[in-house]
Amino acid sequence: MDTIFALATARGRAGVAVIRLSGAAALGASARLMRSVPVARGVRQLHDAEGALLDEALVLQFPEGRSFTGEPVIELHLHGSPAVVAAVLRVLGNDPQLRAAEPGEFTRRALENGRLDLAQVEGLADLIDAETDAQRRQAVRVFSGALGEIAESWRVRLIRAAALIEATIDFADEEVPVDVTPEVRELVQGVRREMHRESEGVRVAERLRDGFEVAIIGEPNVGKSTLLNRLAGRDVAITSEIAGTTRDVIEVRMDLEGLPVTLLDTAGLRDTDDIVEGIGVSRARARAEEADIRVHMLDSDDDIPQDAGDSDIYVRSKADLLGPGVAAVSGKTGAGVDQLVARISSLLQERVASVGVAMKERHRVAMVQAVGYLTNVEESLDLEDGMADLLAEDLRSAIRAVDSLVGRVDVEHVLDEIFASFCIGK
Ligand SMILES: Nc1nc2c(c(=O)[nH]1)N(C=O)[C@@H](CNc1ccc(C(=O)N[C@@H](CCC(=O)O)C(=O)O)cc1)CN2
Ligand SMILES: Nc1nc2c(ncn2[C@@H]2O[C@H](COP(=O)(O)OP(=O)(O)OP(=O)(O)O)[C@@H](O)[C@H]2O)c(=O)[nH]1
Ligand SMILES: [Mg+2]
Repeated sequence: MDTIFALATARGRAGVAVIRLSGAAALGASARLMRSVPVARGVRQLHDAEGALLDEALVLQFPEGRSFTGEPVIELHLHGSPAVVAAVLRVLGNDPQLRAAEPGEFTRRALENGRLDLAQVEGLADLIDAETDAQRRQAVRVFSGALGEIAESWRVRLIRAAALIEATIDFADEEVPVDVTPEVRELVQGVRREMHRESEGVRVAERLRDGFEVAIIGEPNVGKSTLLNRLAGRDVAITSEIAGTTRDVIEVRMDLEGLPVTLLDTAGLRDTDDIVEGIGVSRARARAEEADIRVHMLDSDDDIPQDAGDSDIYVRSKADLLGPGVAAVSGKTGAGVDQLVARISSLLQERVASVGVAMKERHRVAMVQAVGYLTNVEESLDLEDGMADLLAEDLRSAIRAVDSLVGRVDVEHVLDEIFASFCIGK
């Protein structure tokens, strides 16, 4: 196994920059830099091969089996200037015993050495990418191994069910002492329900990671773009008193009370002979349909629907022109905007509450597969005799699907995809 190195911290000027080395040759390489044997922790002068001073660094040593990767690790905590980092990386690059790490390679080694399971690796990737607080909370829960714990409990129960079934096969010619069907059914049903619930949460979890879409729609000139600008806190969209100003869908990404949200401003909805505006209107309709939430802006003379459901919010526009006491928003003055934001965020929070610890399409697919096998098992249990072999086979398939969640079974084919999204140095 090669010894690898990479800058672990972000590029650019900083107080401190950390370069990590992992592998058998890490200690030797650091000894050459320091011109002394590494200790557990010490401040040392680092030199290049010609003996020129590079920096005075804090050097940490993590022995094999007691490091992030599980391999011997050296961390060089440097003064965080681009020039210091470049000089040290150059010297390390000239060391024939080392090579630069690929994206995610430290984490891949942590996985290979059993320091993390596959779901934790996915959680770690999301944790590093987290921009909002809700994203951080979700990712850190997965990283801490929550999916692994649930998968383990599913596994234990399904193995118990399989053992009960196998016992009836072994005793096929004899009198089976007790009827195992009720216990098997209870185990399988319990696991299937929990899994189903988890898989339902995945779609929302994906939104939590990639952002919810909130579309602002309504007739021309009601003030959609003015509201967007107010919510974004800057002048993103052109506004004017001319109906039909907005034509393209304008997207603004923002952090809405901790939730990642992409706001969409759209063309005013109306029948039009203008070809370009017409294209804008059909785009507006299509995107609004796909959106998680639609904010319908209404004129003072439109009726507000009573039963709005949980994906549609109706608001009257231009509150400042309506006089007091009318529930409305004004992008111009900001009136009612806080209430609108609170309403959007509470609708989204309701959905977020359904998120469990599974969060990837990969998890959903594995759980749906397992649920399929378990449904077969439950159906077969209702039938008479002779099905034990098939039952056991379906249970084993369900267990394999559960194991794939945390990478207990061969998952080589998903690794490249997962690690492709990592940054170098992680
Ligand atoms: N400087 C530094 N900070 C970091 C990391 C790192 O690699 N280096 N991490 C990287 O993601 C995270 C922390 N994760 C880590 C997980 C395990 C070990 C580790 O060496 N564990 C050993 C020894 C622990 C100890 O000495 O107390 C072990 O568990 O046996 C280090 C970091 C965030 N902060
Ligand atoms: N008094 C008042 N005028 C507003 C308010 N919001 C927008 N306006 C005005 O209404 C006109 C239309 O505003 P826009 O934000 O461009 O309306 P829009 O819904 O995006 O219009 P289209 O892009 O054509 O569909 C502009 O002249 C705005 O200044 C408001 O809250 N109060
Ligand atoms: Mg507009």
